[in-house]
Amino acid sequence: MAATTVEPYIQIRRQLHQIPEPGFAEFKTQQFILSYLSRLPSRRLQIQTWRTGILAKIPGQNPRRCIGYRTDMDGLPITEQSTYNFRSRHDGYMHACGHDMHMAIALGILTHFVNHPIDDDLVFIFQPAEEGPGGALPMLQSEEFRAWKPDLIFALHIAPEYPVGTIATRPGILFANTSELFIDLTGTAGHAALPHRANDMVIAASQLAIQLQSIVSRNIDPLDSVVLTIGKMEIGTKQNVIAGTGRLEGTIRTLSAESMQKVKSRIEAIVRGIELGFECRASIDWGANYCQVKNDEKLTRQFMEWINTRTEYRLVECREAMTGEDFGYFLTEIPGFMFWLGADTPFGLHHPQIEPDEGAIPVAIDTMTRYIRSLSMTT
Ligand SMILES: CC(=O)N[C@@H](CCC[C@H](N)C(=O)O)C(=O)O
Repeated sequence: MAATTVEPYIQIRRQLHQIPEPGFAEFKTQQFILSYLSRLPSRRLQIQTWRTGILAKIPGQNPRRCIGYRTDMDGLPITEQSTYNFRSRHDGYMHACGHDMHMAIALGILTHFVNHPIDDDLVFIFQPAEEGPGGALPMLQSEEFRAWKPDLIFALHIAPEYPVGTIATRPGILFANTSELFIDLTGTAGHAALPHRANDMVIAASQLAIQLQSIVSRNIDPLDSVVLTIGKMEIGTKQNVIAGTGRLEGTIRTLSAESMQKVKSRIEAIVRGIELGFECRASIDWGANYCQVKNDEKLTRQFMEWINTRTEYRLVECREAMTGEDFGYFLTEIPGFMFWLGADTPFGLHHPQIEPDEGAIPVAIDTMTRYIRSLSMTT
């Protein structure tokens, strides 16, 4: 793809990078995309909005089916520490998971097909709230989506660990099942010098965090993969006050629904033990749960073969990742796949210094425009 063609999408990515928003609050992002779409030839494009998301359809010239392409839209509650001169203008929020790249790529693919239509219908899905609480499932169930439900669906995610020009995927499970985890503890606050008259939740929460780590090491088959991470603990107000309440926040990742059930029942048992042992009250909230991302075997194999034989890009058949993605819900009803797109940055996803290589944008636009066109030419 010529540099002049790609430049607008790099600029779009930079503009979107400056306005990261939480899930279901992507108001400016939605307006930005709608405003971009309004400048494209309207006779080639139909638009529906769904909450803060957008569905954009390009009717085909002789449609036999509808091909879907999905991007996520939301940012993360992370304070940006990149070296960019186009850093986030929303304090405490950052596109640290590449959704700005994903949206720019989607607009690049969409614009290509508005200008060069194919036989099949195309629907572009701009989905809110991937990081939470999860936009895919309610969007999939919405009337708006049902009206334009595609027959095939594709998506990508940037991958910091691969060089630009790499496409990594696998047939079957690509990403894990996920469940958020919120545990609230309630004891009795008091004076730091009088611990016998209080019930200290710093000690209870610390014990709980440690005991939870025994689940993966002692209750799960070592050949199965499970992650339980506590990413945040909120306890206490001052160094000489005993904390009467505490909150742990985390996430569970498993490669099977059975392991997820097992982990949850072990968490419940350990939390009951903390209640008894520390004479406190506890409540558990499982937050947002995502099903695994399970790529269609046949389509994914064909895509991998196509990358190898028809493009100059490097294909990696990767292992499963314990990341989650609510794109998995679309794949429960529609055959398709997701792939990793090499974006070569030393900082991982969700890191405040992540700076994905924008060279990944033309790679993705080129790959998906050619791949979708090749699909439309086959029966
Ligand atoms: C690709 C990626 O990083 N996805 C997120 C999905 C969030 C899942 C959910 N909110 C949770 O934290 O359990 C991830 O953290 O893997």
